[in-house]
Amino acid sequence: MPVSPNLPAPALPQGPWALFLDIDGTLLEHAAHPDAVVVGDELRALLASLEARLDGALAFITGRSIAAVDNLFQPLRLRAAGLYGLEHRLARDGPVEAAGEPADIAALAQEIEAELDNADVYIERKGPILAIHTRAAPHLLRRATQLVEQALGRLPAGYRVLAGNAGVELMPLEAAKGAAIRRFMEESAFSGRRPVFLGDDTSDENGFEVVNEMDGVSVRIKPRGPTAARHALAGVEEALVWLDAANHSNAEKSAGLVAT
Ligand SMILES: O=P(O)(O)OC[C@H]1O[C@H](O[C@H]2O[C@H](CO)[C@@H](O)[C@H](O)[C@H]2O)[C@H](O)[C@@H](O)[C@@H]1O
Repeated sequence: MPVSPNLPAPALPQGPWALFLDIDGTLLEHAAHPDAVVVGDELRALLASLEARLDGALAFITGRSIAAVDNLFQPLRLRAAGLYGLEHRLARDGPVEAAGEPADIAALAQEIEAELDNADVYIERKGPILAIHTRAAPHLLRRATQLVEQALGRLPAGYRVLAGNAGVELMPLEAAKGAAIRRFMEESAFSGRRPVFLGDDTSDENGFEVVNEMDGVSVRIKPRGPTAARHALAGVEEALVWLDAANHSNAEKSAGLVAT
């Protein structure tokens, strides 16, 4: 069911495919605070089943750290790119690889916290990334954005400000979901498959562009404006229904592309 006259819902994948999943706003409904999201057993079971069906070609591509993701989805543990690709876990039971030494932005976080001085603003410290969440205090989003933009000038070169979902994040330039997807596609579990990426946010746009370049399937959840994605689904519930249908589809087998 198309959510916009311009963006159709994605068809169920044909042939071998690989699945890349954003988390917040795609698999999980947004909550007032990052720790307040709820992962149900049904979602864990769906992801585990998809992972088995795809012979491991499934990875989270998220702005959360991999430690935070493991904590949310435990006992389920999947391949993942965390912190927008600054961290990778390429094999499900493998180590987490982190890029470079994080710049110390703790002092900056303290300053911004003091300046905003509002209990409803949550400053999430993610090592090299700082997220300012204003979901519970939307009137402070503009001020928070000004503060991180001013802070840019005092950080080492190579940082940028990204508007998030009800907040703003300060992050290194190399933090990009598209690069993380490319990295996974070089892995044997993924290579030769068609990438499918579901995301809902500004930070997912770069992932959509890369997936489009690879002739993959880009799906924006609940689009609110222009997007590079070629498909859309109306919300989290619709995304989960689509994933469930893809999990039960026999299109790959009937196309004779996957050994039975
Ligand atoms: O790339 P994602 O998996 O979508 O992660 C993006 C950010 O998600 C989290 O923040 C967002 O979700 C929170 C829970 O719904 C919400 O309270 C917040 O307003 C959203 O911005 C997470 O806390 C961030 O670290 C991620 O970067």
